[in-house]
Amino acid sequence: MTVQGVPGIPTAAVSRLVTYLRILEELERAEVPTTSSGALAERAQVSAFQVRKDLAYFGRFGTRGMGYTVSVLKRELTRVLGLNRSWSVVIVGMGRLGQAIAHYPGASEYQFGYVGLFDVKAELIGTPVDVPAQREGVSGSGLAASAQPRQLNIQHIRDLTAFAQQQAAQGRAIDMGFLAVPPEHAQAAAQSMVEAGVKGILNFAPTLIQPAQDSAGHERGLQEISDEWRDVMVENVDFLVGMKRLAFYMLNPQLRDQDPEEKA
Ligand SMILES: NC(=O)c1ccc[n+]([C@@H]2O[C@H](COP(=O)([O-])OP(=O)(O)OC[C@H]3O[C@@H](n4cnc5c(N)ncnc54)[C@H](O)[C@@H]3O)[C@@H](O)[C@H]2O)c1
Repeated sequence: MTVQGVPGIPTAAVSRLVTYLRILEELERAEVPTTSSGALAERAQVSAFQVRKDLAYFGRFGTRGMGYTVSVLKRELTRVLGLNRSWSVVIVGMGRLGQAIAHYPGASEYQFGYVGLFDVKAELIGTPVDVPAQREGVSGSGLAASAQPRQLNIQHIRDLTAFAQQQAAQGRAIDMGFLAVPPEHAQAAAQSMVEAGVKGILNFAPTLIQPAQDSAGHERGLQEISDEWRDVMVENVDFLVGMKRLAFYMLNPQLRDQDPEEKA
């Protein structure tokens, strides 16, 4: 599979960039000034060739024989991954997972800021939830100091479109939504997000999102749907996939493959 819009870049390479960035952050914290493809490879458990190949998709970052300056490569990967800008995020589904995500401070380290929380349960609507502050601006040396933590009141999903319009009018259009509803409601909730103009959905529900119905469950004309869903990106996240893969490889260690690209 390749990255949409940029032919020839495997999505696995993008996942590895995220790993390289995490390693660079660790190196920076340890005040290590320079690194090499070999050192990055060892920590990322891939080959040095793989590291060089992944980085080469996005530009020339190092000096031959000299390796990489940690702060420069970190800054460049942050930019390539789009983490040097702020992203406005809504969470749809404020049950166990939605609440856990909302409280987790990790996302805000990269300027993913929660702007709205949505659910359908009457007892949840209006409930205040503490969310981490969104960090503003990334300097060459790292992230600027964060603002104070904030509280958001959970809103009803039917108010998402009006909320999105309000946000857009203030120049803070909603960029992405985290979908944490039961699988049987995921399609309708995703449709509500798309109707509100959300262009990126991180889907935690163990079901495939298919653009086929409106949020009230009515079948719709193909044209109407394809217009709304044009440019919508859906990423599926499922830790159970990881558990099942782990179980399989623990039972069949000899079948653990090398990444075919790595051999290339
Ligand atoms: N990807 C993962 O690794 C992972 C991990 C845990 C759970 N999950 C999945 O995440 C989802 C949520 O799990 P949970 O344990 O938090 O469930 P939960 O039942 O505790 O919470 C789900 C919430 O979604 C709300 N909801 C239902 N329909 C809605 C709609 N149309 N719009 C807005 N909100 C709506 C419910 O009122 C409820 O508050 C499930 O699909 C679960 O399978 C995924």
